[in-house]
Amino acid sequence: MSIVESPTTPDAASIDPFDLEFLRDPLPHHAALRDAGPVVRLEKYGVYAMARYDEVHAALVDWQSFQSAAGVGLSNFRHEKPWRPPSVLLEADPPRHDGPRAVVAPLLTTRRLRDLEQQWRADAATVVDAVLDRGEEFDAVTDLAEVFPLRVFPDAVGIGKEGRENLLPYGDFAFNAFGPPNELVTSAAPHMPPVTEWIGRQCLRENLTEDGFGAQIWAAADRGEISPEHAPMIVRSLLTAGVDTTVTGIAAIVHALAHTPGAVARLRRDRSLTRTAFEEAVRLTSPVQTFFRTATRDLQVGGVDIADGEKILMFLGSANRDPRRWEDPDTFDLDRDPSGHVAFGMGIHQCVGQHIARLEAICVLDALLDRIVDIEPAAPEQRHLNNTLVGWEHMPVRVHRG
Ligand code: HEM
Ligand SMILES: CCOc1cccc(C(=O)O)c1
Repeated sequence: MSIVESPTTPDAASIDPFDLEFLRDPLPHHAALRDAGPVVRLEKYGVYAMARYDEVHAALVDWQSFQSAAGVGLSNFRHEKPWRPPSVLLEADPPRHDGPRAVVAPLLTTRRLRDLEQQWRADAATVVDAVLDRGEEFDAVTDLAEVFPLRVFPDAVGIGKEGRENLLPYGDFAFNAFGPPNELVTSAAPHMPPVTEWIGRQCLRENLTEDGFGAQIWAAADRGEISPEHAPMIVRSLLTAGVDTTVTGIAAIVHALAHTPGAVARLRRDRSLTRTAFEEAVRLTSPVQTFFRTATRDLQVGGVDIADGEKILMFLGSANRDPRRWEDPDTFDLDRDPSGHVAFGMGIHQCVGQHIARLEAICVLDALLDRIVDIEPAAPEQRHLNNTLVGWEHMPVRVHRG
């Protein structure tokens, strides 16, 4: 397949990836950025954009040249004060990153999640039954994708029952805060102090149940595997990263099924494809669209000079639809091998919660496949705008129960 390479697509340099029109429909802008070259300097923010798979993948796995400790948002921690204390996972490089990662990763493996799977499958059945009891039309976002993660994940972390309605707005703000102080940030900021205070309280040992991920992180501090002041910060990481993302992950698989005739029937015939279906869904609709890195030395990428300290914006969602890497990239294809997608990142910061995300989505997917023979859009969907995430406010669907 011949890819049109234009030395520079004049309008690519003027693209604003945090403009609301861009966020409403990023795909044409991704194509313009990919076609403009391997690296494009975005004039508005003075940052470098990488929208092709090869360059994004290469930056993700080269943490020595593309660091996270100066922040993975637009703000450069070398010159600016972070809005909250930096994450000891997401916004840390080795060696600071190593201890927290070595503590959290073993807690969230597929083997460790097996204890949760039985309960989560029962919860998914309860949630889907409740939705379908109300009829064959429902909103896949407000009735399902937002309901299931909030039913299972806070309990798995071990936080209190009160105030959980703060989780989605907090995550939404945190992901918006990786972008510039546009209206998505400024409209939410005045409401955040009590929410941020609530999140901080949930991370304290005395407010965590003794059987959740939170308590296990504090126990690692008791064993000297992490410093005590890092324990609440690591719990905060799970609460920040672990809700809004999975809402989109679940909505993305429902969206793919509703827009791909025959997919439900195929999956009902062959349940071994459900994992592939989830991976393909997050390749196609990557919940986390972008993250920044900061150059740790003078670099040259694709013939473009990037000076030490410059910010680089990696377009994960665009990389996952790059025709240079994926055949027919915009199609949800159950016969594709989606491995290698960067929806969860890659390398030392690759999503530590991906098995949680996968398990949540598979539990909901299987509960649906047990009960419906088809699904289709029932009305136009409504996007949710965020500087970093893609998602939906509403996704009306109609199911057929056979
Ligand atoms: C579909 C759902 C999810 C998606 C698409 C997603 C995506 C990502 C991505 C792209 C990264 C890499 C960040 C980077 O390279 O800078 C990441 C890291 C991370 N994710 Fe996820 N995530 C999801 C769910 C979760 C869940 C459920 C949790 C918590 C249980 C979680 C916790 C984290 C944490 C703590 C990091 C930082 C890891 C590190 O820096 O070592 N994520 N995630
Ligand atoms: C999904 C990316 O992972 C994140 C996102 C936001 C915060 C954190 C953290 O480590 O605090 C991690």
